[in-house]
Amino acid sequence: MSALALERIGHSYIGRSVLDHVDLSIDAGEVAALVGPSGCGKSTLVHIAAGIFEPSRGNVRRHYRRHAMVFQEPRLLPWATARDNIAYPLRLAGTGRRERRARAEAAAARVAFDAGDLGKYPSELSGGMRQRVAIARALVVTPDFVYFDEPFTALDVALKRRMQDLVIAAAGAAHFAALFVTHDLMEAARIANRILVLDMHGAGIIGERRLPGMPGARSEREVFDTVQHFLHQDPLFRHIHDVDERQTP
Ligand SMILES: Nc1ncnc2c1ncn2[C@@H]1O[C@H](COP(=O)(O)OP(=O)(O)OP(=O)(O)O)[C@@H](O)[C@H]1O
Repeated sequence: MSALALERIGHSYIGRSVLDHVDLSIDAGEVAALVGPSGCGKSTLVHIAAGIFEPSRGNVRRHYRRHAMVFQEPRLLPWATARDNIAYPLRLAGTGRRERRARAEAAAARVAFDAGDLGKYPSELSGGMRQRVAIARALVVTPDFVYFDEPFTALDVALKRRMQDLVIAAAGAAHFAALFVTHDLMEAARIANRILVLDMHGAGIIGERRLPGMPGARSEREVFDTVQHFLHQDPLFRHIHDVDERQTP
């Protein structure tokens, strides 16, 4: 059974069409990476899937229980500590103070956020720590579906790698499904079960590739070879060139 199904989605911004006839389906527990060149509508599609925007055309069917989102910018409340930021969705849901605290601390531990830093404010945290807080805030509600919209694009290569490992581990442990937008094929090949390619003008998913093995069990060499194959021998990826060459093993 699919956790999410998008049917013939179309969208226009002030009369300009950016998405047309997009169909996709993601299974429960599956991590799907959505790739495509800059401006092709990936972010718009994720916002539609998550119910933040209403699509101009088509249907969104959500069969999951609860979702969370992680964006490129952590979007933390500047006046709240890391602990209170992580616990914020629980506060909105009316969860009691003691339980909020315990669950926020457990979520922080899951993303390897140091308990000693939970009392700090966002301005006192590094970019990587802020993004850990954002992921912990997503995980604290125990979602069975997570939307990631280029969450690690602004991070340096080593940190990006650690954050990807963290998402792989969290998805493996909590069995959530995910739609993960990225323009980095190495990232997609590392974290996903399946890669979906959006047309460069948003006119539908032009193809998909299932990745061998499980995320987390693939060696760096396998990931690299898979991406090289996609880039040099697979016509599906011919319009995607934005790969970080520094990640060559
Ligand atoms: N609020 C908006 N109003 C008008 N046009 C918009 C708006 N948001 C996005 N667009 C346009 O819609 C198109 C798709 O944007 P979107 O951000 O969905 O693409 P993307 O594939 O996520 O791009 P990127 O990889 O650069 O983040 C772009 O041409 C963008 O300029």
